[in-house]
Amino acid sequence: MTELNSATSPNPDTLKVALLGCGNVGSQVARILLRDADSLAARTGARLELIGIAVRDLELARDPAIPAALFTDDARALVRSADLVIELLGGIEPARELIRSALEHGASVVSGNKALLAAEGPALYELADATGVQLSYEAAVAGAIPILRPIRDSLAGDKITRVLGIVNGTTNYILDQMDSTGADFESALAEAQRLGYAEADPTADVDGHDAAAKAAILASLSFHTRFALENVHCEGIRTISAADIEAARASGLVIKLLAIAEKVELDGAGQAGVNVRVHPTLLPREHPLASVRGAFNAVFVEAEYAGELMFYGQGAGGLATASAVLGDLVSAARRIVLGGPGRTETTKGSVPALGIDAVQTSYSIGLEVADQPGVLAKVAQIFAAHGVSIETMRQTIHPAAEATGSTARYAELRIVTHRAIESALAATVAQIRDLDVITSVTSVLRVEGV
Ligand SMILES: NC(=O)c1ccc[n+]([C@@H]2O[C@H](COP(=O)([O-])OP(=O)(O)OC[C@H]3O[C@@H](n4cnc5c(N)ncnc54)[C@H](O)[C@@H]3O)[C@@H](O)[C@H]2O)c1
Ligand SMILES: N[C@@H](CCO)C(=O)O
Ligand code: NA
Repeated sequence: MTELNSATSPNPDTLKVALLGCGNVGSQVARILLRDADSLAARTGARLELIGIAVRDLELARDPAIPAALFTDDARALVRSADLVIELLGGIEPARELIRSALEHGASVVSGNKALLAAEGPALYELADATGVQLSYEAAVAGAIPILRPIRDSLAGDKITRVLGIVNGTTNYILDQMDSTGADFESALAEAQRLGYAEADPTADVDGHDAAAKAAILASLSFHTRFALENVHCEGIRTISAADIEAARASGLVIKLLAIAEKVELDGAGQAGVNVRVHPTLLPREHPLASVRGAFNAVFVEAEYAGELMFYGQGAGGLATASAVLGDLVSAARRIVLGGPGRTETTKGSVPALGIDAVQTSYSIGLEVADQPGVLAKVAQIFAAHGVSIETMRQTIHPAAEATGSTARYAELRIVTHRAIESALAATVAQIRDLDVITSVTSVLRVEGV
């Protein structure tokens, strides 16, 4: 291994590629780099020579299609010899330290590590800018789907106003199973784990943290300002019941876990901010995102000039995600071949991050109430007091719940509001909870896309 980067010489014939990690995605990237070397060279203008693959355990049996001589357990030395470094380790350390080392040595970096980029992205982009190299991460959001490059490059002359994304395959699979087969949450999750979509510990998927990391990245590129993970309001799907799914279906809606980044106009002053959030969302069944089934991902973008755009495909899977990694690699390599500095991130704006209280949305509220005169009037009064207008209200009367010894009939109410400020909607629900005639608030879901 030589210490000099070939990228420092003009018009290099060969660029040295270091691969960090040989798991689901890394092993597929290695196979493609070896198998498609000629066609990749033709597209790049230089050969992409895989000089080594950093792994943790050299003794482990590996894919026979990958020459054993490529494996090393010295990731640091490998990084120092490369023109291009592909980080597919996952986690924060040593991924951060190795990426920093690569950027400091003048190597461009491709990563699929959304957790690291959402947490540490700004510092890493600055380092890449300072050393004039590229840091690309298309695989980090919605796997194989080309979404970051279209937002950053193709829409550079437009103004994005809203991004709605299904960016976590596991939760989309669970919600889709609950909707299409009537499965409950636990059995749908078990099936997602059996099929290998969910993480061994599926908390990051189910509680929305994986989608939140992707939302922060999407928002930063869409609104040219760096949004951190702590700017993302995050709710997962654990509380979604079979009854919620059924009620949604009865109203022509479907529940999806959405990552949303949207421009919010602030009243009066003519100023705008951006809200970034992840939560289960009711969508009309005719909305383009409603038809995204199974573990697929899709990102719906609204831009001032382009109008509505939809990007759809596989958000996970080793081979599919490798496609995004290779795309970034060839792009970074071409830039080296052509010369010139790396692409500067355009996320240095200063649009304020707004909390969820400022957004306009509508609520679908499920209530169990006593079946007695005056209940609806009391509920309606609270909506009116908060300036929240009711769009629809459905009532189902249930017989007395004999199992609990109760003799009183009770009613189930489903109320959908018109769009209103979140803070007013939340205050309405809080006050309704305290009403003596309310047995329980069974669900509160936001409705979008109407
Ligand atoms: N799998 C997907 O569908 C998918 C989709 C999009 C993004 N990603 C991202 O791509 C990255 C890789 O994902 P994956 O599914 O291939 O994960 P993986 O767990 O299958 O592979 C990671 C590999 O890195 C190795 N590793 C970890 N620390 C190491 C170290 N210090 N030195 C050497 N090797 C080390 C592990 O042993 C493992 O083999 C992650 O950041 C993930 O979030 C994955
Ligand atoms: N666990 C993630 C993998 C892709 O980032 C998902 O389910 O979408
Ligand atoms: Na992508």
